[in-house]
Amino acid sequence: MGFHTVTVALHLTRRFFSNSSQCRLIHRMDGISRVKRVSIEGNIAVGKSTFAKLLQNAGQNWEVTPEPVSKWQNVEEATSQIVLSPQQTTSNLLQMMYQDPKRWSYTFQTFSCMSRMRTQLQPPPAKLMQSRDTAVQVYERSIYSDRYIFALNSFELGALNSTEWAVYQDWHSFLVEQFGPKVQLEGIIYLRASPQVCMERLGKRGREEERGLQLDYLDTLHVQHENWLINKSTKVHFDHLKNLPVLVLDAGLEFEKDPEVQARLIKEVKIFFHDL
Ligand SMILES: Nc1ncnc2c1ncn2[C@@H]1O[C@H](COP(=O)(O)OP(=O)(O)OP(=O)(O)O)[C@@H](O)[C@H]1O
Ligand SMILES: Nc1nc(=O)c2ncn([C@H]3C[C@H](O)[C@@H](CO)O3)c2[nH]1
Repeated sequence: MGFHTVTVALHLTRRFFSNSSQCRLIHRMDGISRVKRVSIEGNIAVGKSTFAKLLQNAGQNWEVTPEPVSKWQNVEEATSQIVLSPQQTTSNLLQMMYQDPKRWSYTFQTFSCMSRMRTQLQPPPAKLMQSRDTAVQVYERSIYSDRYIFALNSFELGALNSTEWAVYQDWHSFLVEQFGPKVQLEGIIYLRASPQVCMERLGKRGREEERGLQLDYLDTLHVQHENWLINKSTKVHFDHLKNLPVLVLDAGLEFEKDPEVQARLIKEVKIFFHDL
């Protein structure tokens, strides 16, 4: 059967199979589904971006998409097609959320989740689709950490009230179910380090918006990561998340300038990707 015949067959089959498990079967047969999707998760400043760059340089068949922080720091530019004049001010939603969490957390979570949803819905680059080896699309965080780490934490800390939390969960579940396999992951890399280490790195990085962040906040986020990815005690609402493979890496190691540690980590990642 030629390529064209396969494409036509897939197209026709898609028209007849509309429920999500049938769709997943069909989706797995085309080019997109051969590309594995993995998110890097971890506490603030644990080193996700640093590790992501390491991955990007290590694997020809790996593509890393960074977290869209600059969009959150500059809402108007991220959402409009026109270039703003120098007189027009822009909103830094990240800063607004940290300065007044009760007022801005719900707005922040809608915007962060929407930007992550867009990222996860983008088709993989052609080089990954054409790859013969294990091709992997890596995301820095995901629509799942948006909910099961940050939004949940904000609710537990009182920054989201119960109405906002209920509304967030309702549209989050609806969208994940509607998009189905298109937003599913095949694995997670959890960069794990103590909140104290993250606090030191956060200070070293010196991002303006995070100046007021306290160790207590990183402690709460650490517990959320541990509950979701290690203890598995967080209640998740999507079947595919329940048995998702998780690679736990010791991010407390000073890998940034140590090629030996880097090589060891990359080797672990390669095995993990291969087995997905
Ligand atoms: N393994 C490491 N050892 C020592 N320093 C590190 C390590 N990884 C990252 N750093 C440093 O820690 C700081 C934070 O790293 P990075 O920006 O990669 O964190 P992040 O997890 O992406 O942060 P965020 O949660 O805000 O997205 C940076 O200054 C970086 O140089
Ligand atoms: N409240 C909240 N919800 C999120 O979904 C979320 N995702 C990231 N962040 C914060 C952490 C870093 O300061 C900075 C960059 O990761 O943005 C978030 N904060």
